[in-house]
Amino acid sequence: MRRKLVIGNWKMNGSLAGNSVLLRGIVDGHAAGKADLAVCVPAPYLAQCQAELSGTPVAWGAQDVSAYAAGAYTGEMAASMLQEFGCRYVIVGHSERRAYHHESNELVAQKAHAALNAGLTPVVCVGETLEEREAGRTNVVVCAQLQAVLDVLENPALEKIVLAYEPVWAIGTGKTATPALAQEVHAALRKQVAVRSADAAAKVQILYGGSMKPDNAKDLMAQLDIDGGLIGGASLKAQDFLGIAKAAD
Ligand SMILES: O=C(CO)COP(=O)(O)O
Repeated sequence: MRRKLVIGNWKMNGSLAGNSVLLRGIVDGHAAGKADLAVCVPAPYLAQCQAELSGTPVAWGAQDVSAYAAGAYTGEMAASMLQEFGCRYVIVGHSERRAYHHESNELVAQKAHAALNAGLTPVVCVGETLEEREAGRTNVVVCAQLQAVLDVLENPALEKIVLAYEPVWAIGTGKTATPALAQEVHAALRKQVAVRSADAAAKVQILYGGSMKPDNAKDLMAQLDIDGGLIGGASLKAQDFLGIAKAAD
């Protein structure tokens, strides 16, 4: 049985003072349940997370990582650096990075590979735009995004990734995918992993992301192949974030 996982993606939000209040709220309100919790924060706040979350049940991570191990890559962060700050997770291939930083499927796959090499769990995001959905290309798009990752990972490593289906049209828009619609894509992704390894397919957690809130989380997470959430806006309020985690119970 896969455990549920709820990860907050803070995106480019936060301040030292505000983070402290939010992290304290999450830790204090956290109740052991069916969901594991993590926050993926802007890189300058990783040391703060390490200081404030060490020894708590809440894990932390980053929102991007370099595909390279070290060297002349100004502005990049190596997976080994994230590891030094206690990160468990790193998001790769978020649609905002694919759109604004022109990240290709192949680069995202290399980033996932670099993360795994350093002992981090990459949270690999896939998702279609509204245009692609309306053109009936959802499965083609998300399967190509996933296939690039499958192509670079060996089987044992594959079991360690987390996938996140985030339809671009649902991100920050208040338009959530219906549970049935999300389930359909999650099932297709799991099936594609199964082509490579039935074992990995059974183990890999596939999160849903896109306007997930406390009031729609339960129905989404009740679906067979939805193993949790990647939460944007609602992860910035402890009550909402915890409410989503509680929906997993
Ligand atoms: O992009 C997301 C998480 O990575 C989802 O963002 P929202 O929850 O704000 O729609």
